Amino acid sequence: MTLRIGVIGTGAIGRDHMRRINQTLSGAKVTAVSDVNIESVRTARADLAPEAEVVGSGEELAASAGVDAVVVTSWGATHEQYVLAAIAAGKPVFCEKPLSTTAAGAGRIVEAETAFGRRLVQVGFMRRYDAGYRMLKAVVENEIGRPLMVHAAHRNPSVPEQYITPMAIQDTLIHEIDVLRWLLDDDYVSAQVISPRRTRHAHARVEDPQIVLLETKSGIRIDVEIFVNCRYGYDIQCQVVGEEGLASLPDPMAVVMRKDAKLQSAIMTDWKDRFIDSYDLELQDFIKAAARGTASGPTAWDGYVAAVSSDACVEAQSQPGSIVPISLPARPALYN
Ligand SMILES: NC(=O)c1ccc[n+]([C@@H]2O[C@H](COP(=O)([O-])OP(=O)(O)OC[C@H]3O[C@@H](n4cnc5c(N)ncnc54)[C@H](O)[C@@H]3O)[C@@H](O)[C@H]2O)c1
Ligand SMILES: O[C@H]1[C@H](O)[C@@H](O)[C@H](O)[C@@H](O)[C@H]1O
Repeated sequence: MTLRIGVIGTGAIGRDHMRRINQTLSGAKVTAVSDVNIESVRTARADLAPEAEVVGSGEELAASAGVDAVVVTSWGATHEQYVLAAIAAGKPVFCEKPLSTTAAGAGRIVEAETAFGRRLVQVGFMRRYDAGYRMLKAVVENEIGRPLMVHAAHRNPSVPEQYITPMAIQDTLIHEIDVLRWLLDDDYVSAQVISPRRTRHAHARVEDPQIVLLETKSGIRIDVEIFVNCRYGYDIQCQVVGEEGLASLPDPMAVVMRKDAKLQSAIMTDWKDRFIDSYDLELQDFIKAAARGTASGPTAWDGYVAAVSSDACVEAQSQPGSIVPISLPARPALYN
C-alpha cells in the first residue's frame, strides 16, 4: 500500500519533507498540498509533487478522501488547528515542532488524542533520531555515572526579520527542551533566562544571544546558549558532565584539511544538512506507523511537556533573572 500524504505548509521544511517523501523514502507519496500562500503551493507542487491536488485549506486537506495521513509544516502558531483537524478525521499526523506555541494549545491536542483513544500524533523532534545524540544517550546511561550538569549551545548563522525574541524559545530552544529531557530521562522544574552583551548583528526585535538555565527534577543544572546570529555556521553543541566522566555530542563528520599552514575542517551552515539523516528516519518511522493507522516517535505528550517548559522560558524572558517554576499534570495512560 502506498500511503497518501497531504502536506500543509509548503515553505522551507514543507518542501524538504515533500522531496524526501517523493524521492528518498519508501511507502508514501504526496497527493495533496495546501498553503495560505498560493504562489508557494503552486511552485512546490510543480517542483516536487506534480500529481498532487492543491487544496484550499488545511482543514479541507485533513478531511479529504484522497489523504490517508497529514504532515503539518506551516508556521508554529497554526499547527494546533491542523493537528486537531487530522485527529477529528481519525488520520495520523506528523507535526513539525513546536506542536503548539502554547501549553494550552498542546493540551487541547493531548485531550483530543486521548479522547480518540489511539496515538495519531508524531511531533517532529528529529534529534531523537540523530546517530550522535543516540550514541551520547548510551554513554550518559552507561558510562559517566549520574549526570550533574549539561552545557549546550544552539547557534544559527542568522535569522530573518520576522524572527522575534520569543521564537528563540518556541522555535529554537524547543529542540534542546525536548532532546535534553529525552537524553536525561528527566523533566524540568524551573527556568531562568539571562542576556549577555548583545551582538551588533541582531536585528531590533530579537534579543541575541540569550542563556537559558533549566533545573530538572533530579537536580541536574542545564545551561543552553541560544545565539541565532553567530555568523560562523550552524553549530549544535551538548556536553554532559557526570559523576565519573564527561561526554560530548560528536560534531558531524568532516574532512580535516592541512593547507597554507592551517588545520581546517568545514562547519555546516544549514539546519537541513546538519540533521538530514534524522529527518529521513523520523519521517520513514511516521510512514511505517501511519500505514497501520497510528503514530510512533515523539508523542503529543512530549509536545505538550515541551510547550509547558517553553511557556515558562518565555515568561522568564520577560522577567530577566527571575526563576519561573515548571509543573506538569499527571501523564495520561495513552502515553505510558
Ligand atoms: N525540525 C526542524 O529542524 C525544523 C526546521 C525548520 C522548520 N521547522 C518548523 O517547521 C515549521 C515551518 O518552518 P519553515 O522554516 O518551513 O517556515 P517557512 O516560513 O519557510 O514556511 C512556512 C509555510 O507555511 C505557510 N503557512 C503559514 N500559515 C499557514 C496557514 N495558516 N495554513 C497553511 N499554510 C500556512 C507559509 O505561507 C509558508 O509557506 C515551523 O514550525 C518551524 O519551527 C522545523
Ligand atoms: O525552525 C528552525 C529549525 O528548527 C532549526 O533547527 C533551528 O536551528 C532554528 O533555530 C529554527 O528557527
